[in-house]
Amino acid sequence: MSGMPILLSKDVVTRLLVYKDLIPRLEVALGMFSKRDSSEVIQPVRSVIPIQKHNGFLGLMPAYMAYEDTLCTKMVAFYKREKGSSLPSTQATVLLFDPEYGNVLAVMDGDAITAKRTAAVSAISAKLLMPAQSEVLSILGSGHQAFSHYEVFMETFGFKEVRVWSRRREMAERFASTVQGPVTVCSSAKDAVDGADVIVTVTNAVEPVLFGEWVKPGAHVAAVGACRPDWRELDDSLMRNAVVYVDSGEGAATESGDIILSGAKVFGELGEVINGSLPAQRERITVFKSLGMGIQDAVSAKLVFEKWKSTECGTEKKN
Ligand SMILES: NC(=O)C1=CN([C@@H]2O[C@H](COP(=O)(O)OP(=O)(O)OC[C@H]3O[C@@H](n4cnc5c(N)ncnc54)[C@H](O)[C@@H]3O)[C@@H](O)[C@H]2O)C=CC1
Ligand SMILES: O=C([O-])C1=[NH+]CCC1
Repeated sequence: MSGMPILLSKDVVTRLLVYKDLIPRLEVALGMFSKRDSSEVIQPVRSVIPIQKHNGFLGLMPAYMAYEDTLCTKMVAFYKREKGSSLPSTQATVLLFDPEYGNVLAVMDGDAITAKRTAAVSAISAKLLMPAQSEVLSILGSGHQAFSHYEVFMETFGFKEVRVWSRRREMAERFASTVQGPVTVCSSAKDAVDGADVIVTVTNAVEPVLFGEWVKPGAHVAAVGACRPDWRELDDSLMRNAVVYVDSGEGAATESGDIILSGAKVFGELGEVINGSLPAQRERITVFKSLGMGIQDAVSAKLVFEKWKSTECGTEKKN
């Protein structure tokens, strides 16, 4: 149906998008994507143009999921920021369409969607790939993704100890004093990951910050940053010795510096593990290389819109 799109702010999106609803929908979407049935899911690798003058990139991330009739695109600008810069490193907007008419139903803040859906996918990877008795979580980086990852990992799992390291110690301290629950601030990435069961890398690094020799046997790494073919977060030794899972094989082959530059072999997609067509090799060191997918934004936007229609939209009409 045509009409003016509704505008949903960051506060509204944050409130309406909850992990317990989001995680199962993402699992279905990742599984469907990995079946490569184009009558069910269409999601090309994002197209990215450089914003050279400002050290950034603009990514366009469309997706159509016929199985739940969701048509969506996210536009995300992301930047390589200098140390000490106060400018945001990622800014996103999501458009949700009416697939039958082609009009835009909703324009949504994409920052909250990006933060929550990325963290939720990492939680899915951890659920499938981390050691059975995981007690220690280590987070490298202390920005937006660090917060959302902390939130969903603490909500989903029972870690006994959480450690954080950040390039600027004061930012790690701010992180530790902001989140609900005890977090140990570490002076080096090496100390932070020593003996950790699960390691989340959420930095803007373009050179490795995590090295294979520091990672304990069987640990699981959710590698979220380094989304350009010449950017790295993990070193060659870690990439080559781990069993490497990805969100999208095509995305990884096009965009992941950790995979392309290390020459590491990709074992398969998370969706294949969800579908049961690929084993979860929990006994080995596993890396889940996340780059982000349009289907993850689409699932999130649809959830937000459904929630808004069933709650806030009704409230507005009554008032
Ligand atoms: N895989 C995915 O789906 C997504 C990935 N990302 C990526 O995740 C990363 C983190 O994103 P945000 O938390 O939003 O960014 P942010 O700017 O809020 O936080 C970045 C963190 O990285 C640290 N950092 C920056 N340069 C560093 C370096 N050279 N070495 C070590 N640490 C460094 C900063 O101090 C900060 O703690 C970015 O690379 C971003 O592009 C973002 C959204 C989705
Ligand atoms: O999926 C996403 O939105 C992004 N991945 C890397 C930067 C932003």
